[in-house]
Amino acid sequence: MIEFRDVGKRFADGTVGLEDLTLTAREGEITVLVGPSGCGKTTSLRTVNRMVEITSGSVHLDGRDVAEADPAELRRGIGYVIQQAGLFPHRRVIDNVATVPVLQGMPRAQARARAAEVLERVGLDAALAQRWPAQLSGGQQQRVGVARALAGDAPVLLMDEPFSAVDPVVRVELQDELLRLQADLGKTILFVTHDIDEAIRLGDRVAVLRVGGRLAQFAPPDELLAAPVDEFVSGFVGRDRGYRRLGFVPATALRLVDLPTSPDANGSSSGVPGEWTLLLDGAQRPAAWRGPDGGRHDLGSVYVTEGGPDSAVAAVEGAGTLRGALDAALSSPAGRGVAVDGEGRYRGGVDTDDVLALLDRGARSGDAGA
Ligand SMILES: Nc1ncnc2c1ncn2[C@@H]1O[C@H](COP(=O)(O)OP(=O)(O)OP(=O)(O)O)[C@@H](O)[C@H]1O
Repeated sequence: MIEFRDVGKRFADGTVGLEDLTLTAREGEITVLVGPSGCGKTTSLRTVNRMVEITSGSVHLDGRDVAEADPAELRRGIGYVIQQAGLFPHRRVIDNVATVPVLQGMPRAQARARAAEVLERVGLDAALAQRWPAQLSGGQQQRVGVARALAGDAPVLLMDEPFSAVDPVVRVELQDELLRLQADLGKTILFVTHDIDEAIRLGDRVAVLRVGGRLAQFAPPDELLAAPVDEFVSGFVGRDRGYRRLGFVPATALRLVDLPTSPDANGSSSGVPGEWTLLLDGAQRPAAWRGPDGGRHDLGSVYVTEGGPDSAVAAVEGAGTLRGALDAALSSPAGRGVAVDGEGRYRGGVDTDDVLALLDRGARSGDAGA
């Protein structure tokens, strides 16, 4: 657990980096600090490992005031990942990752074995271990950065814009990877980003900071989207927040309808004349639509019913949520969406009106205020 108690930081030139910051990053959770450039995100992160010394208040790690710890010892107990990975260019990947265990006193051979294990864990091929950092792609370097932070087995990780230097597709992969690792490892993570989508995707709780290092709101993502406390937060969270929030609303109450289906045998199926017919392959997986005109049409996005905001399958965008259901209904050429199970097998159809009725009901009861 990391606690900021009335933390203030005034730099030597008088700049206020942080003002009365009070918040708790709970054990085993990802707490995200998000806000515009210069709002003090990096400063707050660095007060935890004392790369920045605060000027008022206190920071506590598992109940202990970090001001009382020896900085070098403190840092060995905290994993730290920064933008562009910050790898040592003159050390091979494996030795970059083995750095912290070696500093912790582990014999080199054992530290390398540990490094190999962690590299595998973050999804890096063993063949890459002997390369120099410059011989890796940006995404691979970031993975090495995460591996290095994990290698010391610290219960606390500080991550400062760790994924911001990679393209959006790789970025989403790295985010998924982090969520998978976290589901296994349950670290206490303080994560800095300026990207609200990343904050919402990763954070168990999200702290929105405004310039001057003041906390604007600290809440779980769904609450932030549903009830921003002021114009600054709502502006930052964005105009499409109602839609984004649907990604957190389980679609358990959604009824699936029966769709006309037909086997997609060698492309010879004619479908049901005059109706949109869903063509299924031999494993009952939707292949395409046959239109009333007899033409073949793409499925659109399918709705995966299994999993949801609280499950491991949440990595499938929109799985089990109203957002996934609405996307499927709206993107289908047939006017009704296709729902599949976790294996991709046909489960039923999604009627747009049913999704909208649920949204409407939620909005009136205050649960799904889209
Ligand atoms: N050593 C320093 N001396 C003076 N001012 C500083 C120093 N370090 C940071 N600041 C100022 O403190 C404020 C907070 O900086 P910080 O780097 O924490 O912001 P940030 O939210 O991480 O920004 P960004 O998203 O641009 O990285 C800024 O106004 C910055 O200019």
